Amino acid sequence: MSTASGASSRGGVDVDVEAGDVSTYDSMGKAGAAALAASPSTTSSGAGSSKGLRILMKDLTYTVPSNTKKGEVAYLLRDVSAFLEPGQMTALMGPSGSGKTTLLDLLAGRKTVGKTSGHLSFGGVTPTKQFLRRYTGYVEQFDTLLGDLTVREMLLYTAELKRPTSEPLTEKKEAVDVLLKRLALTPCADVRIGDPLTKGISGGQAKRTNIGIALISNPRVLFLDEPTSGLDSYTANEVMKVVRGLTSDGTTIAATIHSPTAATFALFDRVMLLVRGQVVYFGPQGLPALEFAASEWGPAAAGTASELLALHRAASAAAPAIEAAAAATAGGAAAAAGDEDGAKKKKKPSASSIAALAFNDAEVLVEAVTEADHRGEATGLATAYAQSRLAQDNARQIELYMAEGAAGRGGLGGSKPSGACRVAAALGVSKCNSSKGASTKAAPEAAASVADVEQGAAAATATAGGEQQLVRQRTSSPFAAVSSATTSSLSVSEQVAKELATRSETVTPWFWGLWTLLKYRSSKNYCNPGWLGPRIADKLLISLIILTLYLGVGDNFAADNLINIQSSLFMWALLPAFGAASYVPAIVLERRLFVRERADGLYRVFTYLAAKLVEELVLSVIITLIFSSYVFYGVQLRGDWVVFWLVYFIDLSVGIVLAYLVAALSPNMDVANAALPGFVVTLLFFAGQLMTVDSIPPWWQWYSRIDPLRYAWGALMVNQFEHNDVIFAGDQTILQYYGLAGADKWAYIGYLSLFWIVFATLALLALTYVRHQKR
Ligand SMILES: Nc1ncnc2c1ncn2[C@@H]1O[C@H](COP(=O)(O)OP(=O)(O)OP(=O)(O)O)[C@@H](O)[C@H]1O
Repeated sequence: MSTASGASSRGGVDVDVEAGDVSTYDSMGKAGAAALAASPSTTSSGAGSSKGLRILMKDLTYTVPSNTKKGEVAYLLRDVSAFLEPGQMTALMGPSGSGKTTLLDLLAGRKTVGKTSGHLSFGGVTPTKQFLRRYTGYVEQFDTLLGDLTVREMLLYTAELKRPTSEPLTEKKEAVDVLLKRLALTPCADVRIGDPLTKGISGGQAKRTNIGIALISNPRVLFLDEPTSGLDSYTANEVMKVVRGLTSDGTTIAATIHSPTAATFALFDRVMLLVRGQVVYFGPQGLPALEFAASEWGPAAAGTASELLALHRAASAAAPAIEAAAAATAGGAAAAAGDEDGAKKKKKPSASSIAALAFNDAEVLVEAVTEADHRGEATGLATAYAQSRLAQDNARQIELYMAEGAAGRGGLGGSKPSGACRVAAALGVSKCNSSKGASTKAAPEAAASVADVEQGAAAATATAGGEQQLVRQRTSSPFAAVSSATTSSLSVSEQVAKELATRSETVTPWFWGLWTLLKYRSSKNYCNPGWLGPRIADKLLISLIILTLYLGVGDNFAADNLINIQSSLFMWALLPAFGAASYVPAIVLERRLFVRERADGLYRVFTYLAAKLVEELVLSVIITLIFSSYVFYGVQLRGDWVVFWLVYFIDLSVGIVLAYLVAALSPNMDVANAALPGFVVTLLFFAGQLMTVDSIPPWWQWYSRIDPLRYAWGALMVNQFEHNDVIFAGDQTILQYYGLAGADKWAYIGYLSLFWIVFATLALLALTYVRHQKR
């Protein structure tokens, strides 16, 4: 691919993942988890300890007003009970529309509509929205990146906003380098991300950049929505290997995933299968899942599952033979060609990878439940699961964890578990608690099963090498096995407790956020003709028209010239209001990015708005100084140039915040494009120029008073005529005629500034509270 190869030559790294340089990429992958876990830069992140948190769900139900049956509610999730363990990766699977993304959004606190009931806790505590923003990572299905930044800049920008300000920039850069390497993004690190019109990095690289954004703050919990969508199977597997590597430091990971390859699926510890918002299986992935399907689901689905189980066994049995044959063939061919290195390298395929080619249990599980769903058996499967031993074991486990949480040990156990408990936890039977009193009280049935635990512990000790498959067969439930990673994550530190109680939305203070937004985003905008053009071109054009049309008429107070002077001033006041349209896209077209970055806890709404305003106002000061100079002196207007410039500048600033307000209120560009000019036209009628203020009917007088154009044009008129208030109509001077006699131009400038404050405040409120993206 052009971007990748271009990057290779620039970066000096001979790897092109998209082109499939397996060996180099593999070596990165191996270094990966250890590198990030050990990296001082990452461990010094705001997350403090890198341990994850257990997520507990009990009878989690989520409803929204139905859009198919008016007045009714739709159950998008129904009685979902499960636990996501630290150091484990759980796959959320099921047919399309089964509720996977809904569940992920709910866990990540990203639902903006609907009602939720049931229990949800992180580390035994109900998480605050602020905690979810700051300490969890979420990789959205669709990429939301800043097209003007390079991949490296995008990650550094996020690092500057999501890692503590106390961390030096060099350490943040190191963390970015580690991530770039782990995600095999080094070759394209300095390639511009691009947008649909100007192609930059590839889709796979964009997906990995998104994953990097979620990882840069070393989150305790990582949610991924379809992380492999749009990736080829090789890259998908490599990306998921990197994600899997994070479990080594205890990160809790949940990912929705469609049709993973067998190799990718094997990276997961557990699977939650959902159908129509209901759990039909929650347990280990692989053989146990198939065994469960074959024995527990209704006859039709079980039939399919049984066939698949047989296939799985056949594939597993054939794997060593296939591997031997493959190795012999590949090695032989390479040796025959005199390529000894090649002969060695080609002996790489493992039994599991060859077997994976023959059988993909993820696909067949989803296929089985999809077929069952099409036959209308979704509820039957959910009931079968609910009545199964597995579901009861899971329920007991949840009770136990909840009891731990209630006893104040944060849901991960407060003290070190005994050896037997650790083994039991590793086996997933886990009916053991570091505080038996608490667990017995809350979950008597769990305490009653200690014998099972002891049995499991003894079995595990006997295996001494962690041969869990064998051990599982000897424990009470073959389906509740969990990885041993769980055992190391059994305490909630003070740091975690502090994080869970956090009330602050962002890691960095607002002024840091403001500086970072200006540093990375505004600096790029100032060099972007596509951004500068619409902001300068219209003002340049109209100011040149005013200059050339009214050249030298400003000091001619002859009766027949007064109308020219006052109309040139009116156009000067009007220009920024119409030009405001150029500022709408900055808000509307960036909405998805803004929503994502807000949800990620990168900045507050105030910071975002402040950065936008500073960016616009700095440019506005420069261009208004230039344009107002040649117009004022070219037209030879009277009064103070400073007032002429100041009115133009404040007027333009009012136009900008008005545009932001309209953009924040409008669901899309079409609405904004219609609303803004429509509103501006209404201002024309009441500014006092087309119809004098005195002539405006009493029932419209109020509108005249809240018309910013009236004050902008009024200040310009007073500035021009206060010392030359000549007769204009009858015996009335021009200022008397327009109701401006005795008006104070500085007071008018003050009123104009008030509009800026009001519109800016309303824009802030609209950006904060008006949600167009409902999910
Ligand atoms: N207001 C509503 N009324 C009725 N059904 C709704 C409403 N909102 C969402 N749904 C349904 O909720 C389901 C959950 O969607 P969700 O995106 O969570 O599914 P998914 O499993 O992630 O699907 P996919 O794999 O296709 O992304 C969908 O079937 C959708 O049609």
